Amino acid sequence: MVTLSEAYRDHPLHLHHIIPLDFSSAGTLPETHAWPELDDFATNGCSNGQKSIPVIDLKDPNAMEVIGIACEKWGVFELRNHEIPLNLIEEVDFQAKRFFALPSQNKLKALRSPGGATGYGVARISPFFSKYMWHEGFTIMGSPVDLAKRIWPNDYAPFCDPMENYQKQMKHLSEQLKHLIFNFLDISNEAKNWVGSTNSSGSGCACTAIQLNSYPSCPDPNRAMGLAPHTDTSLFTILHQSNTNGLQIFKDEVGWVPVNPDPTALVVNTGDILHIMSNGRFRSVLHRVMVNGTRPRYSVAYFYSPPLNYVVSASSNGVLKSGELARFHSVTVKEYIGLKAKNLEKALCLITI
Ligand SMILES: O=C(O)CCC(=O)C(=O)O
Ligand SMILES: [Fe+2]
Repeated sequence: MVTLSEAYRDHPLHLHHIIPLDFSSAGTLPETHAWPELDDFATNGCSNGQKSIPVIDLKDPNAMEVIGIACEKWGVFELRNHEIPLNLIEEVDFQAKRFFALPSQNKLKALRSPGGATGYGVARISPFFSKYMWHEGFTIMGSPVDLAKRIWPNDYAPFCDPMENYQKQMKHLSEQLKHLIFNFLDISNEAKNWVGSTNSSGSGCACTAIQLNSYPSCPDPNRAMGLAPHTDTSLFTILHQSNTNGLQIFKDEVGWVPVNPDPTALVVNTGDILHIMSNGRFRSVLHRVMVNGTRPRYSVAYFYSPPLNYVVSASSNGVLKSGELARFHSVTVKEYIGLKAKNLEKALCLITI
């Protein structure tokens, strides 16, 4: 099976694009982390009119329709009644905070390797920006045991068990959402099951990852950036944000819109692979994270994508209406991840027909 680590192995990073700042000892904002010319909304934090993202109840009998419309108009929605146990979400949050609270030299024991995909490090988008972000992350794919053992050699289960359980629950929820979204788009059953993505028989397993994000409180928040504007590579992302503001999405003709946290809800956003599979109808949503001067912020992102050797293509999945042409060249998930790792937001343009 092709693994995500393989997809990243061809794009190794320099260590200065992996090792986060030791935020606990940073009394002032270093120039390396000071962003010039942040827009007014970033620095004043004012709310942009009354705009807020759609809120959807997964048990709504019209869930398919309202989710489809939300993806098309916003690329993001808040999901309620998602059935992920709140005590599991709280435990994952607690374990994430416990990890990020460790002294820097302990966290570095789980540092992501230059060609690796998992472990502790700065955001993968970091090399595309001249300034560093006020952020540290921890990426998990499958079992986190090997990484966690480096930090807690004899006591890794309290960290690993909830992370593994969360991945199982998120996978189940993602499959439900995939069915609703693909039904809305009239995408075929073959595509729903990623048929064609395995070497032998049957269909391959989705490619998934958890990203724990930490944005420490910042000595000069008006000049710092938590996570620079980006789109996710995934089909879609399911995000849990604890109770601190900071996430914003970009909406055409409106500008940056805050996504206010509700710790009992989840936020779902569209990614590039859904953009390609829907032939541009569900555009991947641009988003960013701002930091603040008093409270650290934490979030847990779950990225859900087709198997790495799945061919992403609008021409063969039933999405095109009669006479409509595919707007993107077909690519495997692995190829697209490679394009994104090398070109960031230009990746979609590079496969545009
Ligand atoms: O922290 C957040 O709210 C967003 C995180 C995010 O965009 C990401 O991990 O890709
Ligand atoms: Fe993101």
